[in-house]
Amino acid sequence: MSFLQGIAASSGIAIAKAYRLVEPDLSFEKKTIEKVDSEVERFEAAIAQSKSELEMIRDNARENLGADKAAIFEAHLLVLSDPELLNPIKDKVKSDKVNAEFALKETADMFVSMFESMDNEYMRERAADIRDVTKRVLSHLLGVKIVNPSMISEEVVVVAEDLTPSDTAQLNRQFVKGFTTDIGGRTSHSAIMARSLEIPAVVGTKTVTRDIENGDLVIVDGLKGEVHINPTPELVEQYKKATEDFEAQKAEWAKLKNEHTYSADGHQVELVANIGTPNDLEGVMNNGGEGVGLYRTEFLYMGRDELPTEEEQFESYKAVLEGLEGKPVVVRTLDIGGDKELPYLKLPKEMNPFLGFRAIRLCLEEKEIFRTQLRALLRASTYGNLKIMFPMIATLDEFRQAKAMLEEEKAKLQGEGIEVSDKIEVGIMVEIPSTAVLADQFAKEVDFFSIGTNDLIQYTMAADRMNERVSYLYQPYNPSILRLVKMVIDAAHKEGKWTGMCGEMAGDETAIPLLLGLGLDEFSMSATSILKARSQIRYLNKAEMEKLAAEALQKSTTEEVIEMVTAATSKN
Ligand SMILES: C=C(OP(=O)(O)O)C(=O)O
Ligand SMILES: [Mg+2]
Repeated sequence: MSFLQGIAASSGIAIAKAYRLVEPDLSFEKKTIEKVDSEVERFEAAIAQSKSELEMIRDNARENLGADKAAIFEAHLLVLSDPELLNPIKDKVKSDKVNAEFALKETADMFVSMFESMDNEYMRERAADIRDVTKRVLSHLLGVKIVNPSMISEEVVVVAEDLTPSDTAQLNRQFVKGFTTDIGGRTSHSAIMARSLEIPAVVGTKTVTRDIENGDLVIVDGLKGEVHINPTPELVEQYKKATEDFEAQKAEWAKLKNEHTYSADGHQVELVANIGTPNDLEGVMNNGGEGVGLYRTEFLYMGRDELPTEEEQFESYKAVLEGLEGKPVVVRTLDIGGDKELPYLKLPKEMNPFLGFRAIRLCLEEKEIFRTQLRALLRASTYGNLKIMFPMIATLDEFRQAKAMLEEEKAKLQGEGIEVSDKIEVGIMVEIPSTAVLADQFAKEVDFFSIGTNDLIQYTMAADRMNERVSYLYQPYNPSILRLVKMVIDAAHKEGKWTGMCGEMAGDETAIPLLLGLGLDEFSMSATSILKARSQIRYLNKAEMEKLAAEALQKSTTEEVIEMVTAATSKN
């Protein structure tokens, strides 16, 4: 038995066999082949195996994830039937007397670079398909297994170096009981998605892929951030008991599902949810969300081959607005970049993607992408209580440009006789220090702020939110962060505006007393954190928390703040 300490990314406990989701080794050597006909047969067999595997994956994806997610595998199947690709490979084996692996790779690489250099979106997408399919056929030639998260069909704990948001989206909750990774932090997007899928997760263990073999029994303790490998039967029993206790605790919290959120001395705040797709609505309702404080629309654009159309977006926004039945829904416009990539946009690789061409910066330049989203949002606005929020705003000019484009699209739609709500509030994420510092100026022009601490902390501390080696610098309770939060809340209140927080800090047990004391109006968090937070706030006295927060602002280190909050709140 062994043990690893990582970062608790999604609460709950999972006990199951390990399933390693790791990149396969597809290296090979060039060989001279005498029996070319049997080499061609070996190649054809690998194509046939790849086809039947892809058909299975496609059917599975169609059933569990929907037709749009399955379409990509359809495209892969087409590539596998294309004589223009297959014939040159077979010819090469015969004429050059080389092994099928070599002929495949050489020919595929030639097509990939040809298609990639074309000024044609469709052909560039085909290049990506060929690259994927080549990997699959190679794996069959080499007898190496390629794993696919959507194919998991028994109860497992997934073990991976990292999981991309689209890998995470393919995990089936029924079978994936938990996951654990080498890298990542609490605010990496795979961790955020794990929380919305309610899959217990421990990330940033550094070595889990080295320490766990397929089939090992694993305990993922998403409450403490611990991973136990091949535990003793006694430890398994202890964990089964802890799981029962956790379930009992959740049942207790569930009693607050239909309540509003008041502090012990009667101050009301709003507890709302962060969502990524309309599928998350059920979780918001089941967990007593009073609305949506952050709809991360970029997930609509991910895990597919091309941009979603205005109509597709309209349907998603409408579904969320209708599903929330008049409760507020803050929709954030496209925030692509950082760890959220869109391969089909073919953006150049950057040295510092978190500081690069992303979010509103991209939208203000790729105007058609942005305008399409704005139109879809405006058209959906009559179906509920919509608020629009722009991400990664660094300057007032960016906000003004984005708002002007919104106004232009609104006027155009109205000119076409399409109804648009006239009550849409327009706000910004405050996640860049320049904006927090200048919040008093922004507050004159925006309708609301939502503090994005996931990024605000990484930019203030200059510590990558994805990098577990600098995670000690990722300090939500650092007095510098608390002072920025205070500046933003005070600036908004001075102008009669409200401030929310949609970074993970808003649902953090140690941060909540301080945020209540600082006067935060809206707390937006993973849906699964809402009931616990509501239960906590009911025992907190706002007037006392104001004093606590004032004291925290005068501290000099994170540790001092944590100590003070723990001492003050442990009597509750
Ligand atoms: C909520 C935030 O946005 P995201 O996590 O999507 O960057 C944030 O930065 O705090
Ligand atoms: Mg952000």
